[in-house]
This record gives sequence, structure tokens and C-alpha cells, in this order.
Amino acid sequence: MLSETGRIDEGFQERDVKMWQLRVRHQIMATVSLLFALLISLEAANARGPGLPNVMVLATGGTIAGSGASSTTVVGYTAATVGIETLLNAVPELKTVANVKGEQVFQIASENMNNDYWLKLAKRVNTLLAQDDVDGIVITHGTDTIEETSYFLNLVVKSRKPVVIVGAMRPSTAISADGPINLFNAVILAGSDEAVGKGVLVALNDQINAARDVTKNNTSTADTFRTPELGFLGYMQGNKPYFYRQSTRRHTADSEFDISNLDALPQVDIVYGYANMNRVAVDAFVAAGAKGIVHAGVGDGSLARPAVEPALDEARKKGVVIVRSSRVGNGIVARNGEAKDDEHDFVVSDTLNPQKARILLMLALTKTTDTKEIQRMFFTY
Ligand SMILES: NC(=O)C[C@H](N)C(=O)O
Repeated sequence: MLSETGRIDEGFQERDVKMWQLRVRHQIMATVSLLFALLISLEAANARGPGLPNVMVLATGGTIAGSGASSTTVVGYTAATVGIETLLNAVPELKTVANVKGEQVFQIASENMNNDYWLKLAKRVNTLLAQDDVDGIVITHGTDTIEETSYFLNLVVKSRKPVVIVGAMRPSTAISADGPINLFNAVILAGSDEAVGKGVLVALNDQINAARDVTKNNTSTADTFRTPELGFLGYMQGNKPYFYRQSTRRHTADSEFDISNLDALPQVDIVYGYANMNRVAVDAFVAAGAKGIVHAGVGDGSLARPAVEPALDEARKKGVVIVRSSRVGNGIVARNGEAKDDEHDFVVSDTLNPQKARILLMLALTKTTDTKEIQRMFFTY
């Protein structure tokens, strides 16, 4: 009995131990899978939170921050009325693609852009990009002078991190306002690896353009930004940038221009060429203290003779640097082509349009007045 009971008891004990082992095994497996689930959810949280790029949005005004009298007002609205917080709150989806912070640098319609605003903006961009916690910058801007601000920054930003300028053609209050989608795409682009080292980019209407070559092409339509003939760089599609080309000219981190200690830029003005032209504008700008004049010539940069060329020669003799550009907006202004530049000691703009040539000439004049050096810069940037 005893021995029998003893065997029975031993059997019970063996079964108890096995049950206990089984339970422990189950518990270990449950704990391990719980840990796995925890790790996976932490990963997911990372992808949506701290793992996202840090993008700073600098607001400067423009139509993207404009408001109209009604939802159908798309001309005759007031630009630069809406602040950065409202702009960001209008696109809650931004949180899914970047850690976004906003800052109002100034609030203007971009027709009022000037050298002082550019210096302020460029210094702020350089300060922010030097910080480890900033991966890229978006600048909201009026479209009228986006092509100028972007080229200026392209020459003075000291970083390979992305800088994307964005605007809108319809005010924020309009039906089908283009600002929110343009801003969303710009933030994605500024946080992307693909945009690193590409120079300052202008992104509107699902297209990515290079600052050097982009120009506003239509007074009012949403597809106004173009890089005529040379072509835009790529598309924004499905929350991703797609690049197909890039500018070959020097920019940003490789640029020789430095505005960090500058409070003003040299005076450079543009004289527009037309039939029946006279020398009044050239003389007036020289009298007003211009250090440089960009001549937006007809055709491939032609000068009116005898109406204007002698005035430019006289200006040059007074030390004013003359750059021959073209009002056409496409193509090369060739050295010693429509004028004997070597004889006149003029500089040619290459493919830069007059408003971009003005920017490069201003920056060139911060370094030198030597026209050979300035010509080199026009063939470099
Ligand atoms: N669409 C625009 O943004 C035009 C406006 N005048 C500006 O440049 O500020």
C-alpha cells in the first residue's frame, strides 16, 4: 500500500513538476512576445516622432500668407496677413512627415523685398543650419521675388542642408488655395536626403526648381514657376521628391561669398532695353551712386547705339561695373558678341536674367571691382 501509495504520490509529483515547467515556459514565451510587441511599437513611435527630420519653417509673408474678401477672391487680396502659426495649423499633416517648428522672420508682400530683408533672412538661415537639431529649412515667401531671394540664398548659405522656398498663387482664404499642398511638399523636400547638396530649391505646383534658373513665368496662374529651356529638376509626388537633373553651377557651401559681417550691399540697378531707348536711366542711376548697372538688353544683350552705349562707357570710366544681360529671359549673352566687351570693359551675364545678374553683381562687388574676376564669377555661379 505504502509502496503503492508512494508510487502514486511520486507520479503526482512528476506530473506537478511537468505542469509547473509547462506553465513557466508559457510565461516566458508570453513575456518574450510582450517584449517584442513593445519593441515594435517603440519603433513605430520612433518613425512618427523623434525619427522624423527637424524642419524649420521661416515665414516672410506673400500670398501664401494672404487673405481675400471672400473664398472666390484670387486677385485683389491682401498679401502677408496670416501668421506662421495659422499657416502651420492649416496643414496638420505636417506632423506626419517632419518635426516642424515655425518662426516669423518678417511679414511682407514680396514686391517690398530689399537687401536688408535678404541679409536678415540669410543670417538667420545660416545660424539655424549650423545647429545639429535643424535638418532643413523651408521659407514661405511671396512669389513675385522668389526667384531673386532663392538665388541670393543660393550664393550665401553656408550649408549643404536643404533650403526650400515656397509660395502660393492663391491666398490662404481661396477655394483650392495652393499654399497648403505647396507647404506640405516643401517640408517633405526640406527633410529629405535627396535635397542635400542641391543648392536652394524652389518648390511649388509639384515641381522642384533650381534657384539659379527658376523664374516666375505667368502673372497669376498656379503653374507660374518655370525653368525655361534648361528645365526643372524634378517632381514632388506621393510624399517623395524625384530628382532627374541638377544645376552644375557653384552654390551654397562651395560659394566664395560671405555676408556674415555685412550690413549693406553695394547699389546695383537695372536698365531696361527697348526700341527708341535713351540714356536717361543710365545717367540717373550713376548720379544716384550706382556701383553697378545691369543692362537688360534686347535680343542677345544688344545695346542701342548711339543712344545708350556711350552712357555706359562713361559710367564705366567712373568705375561703375556694367553687366550686359538680356530681357529675353532665355539663352546665353555671349562675351564679345553683340558688343566688344573687351574694349568697353563690360561683363556678360551668361544665362542669368537681369534680376539674378543684379544679385550676383552685388555680391561680386562685395569682394572686388576687377572686371576679369567678376566675369569669372558670372561663368562660375
Ligand atoms: N503670389 C504672390 O505671392 C504675389 C505677392 N504679390 C507677393 O509676392 O507677395
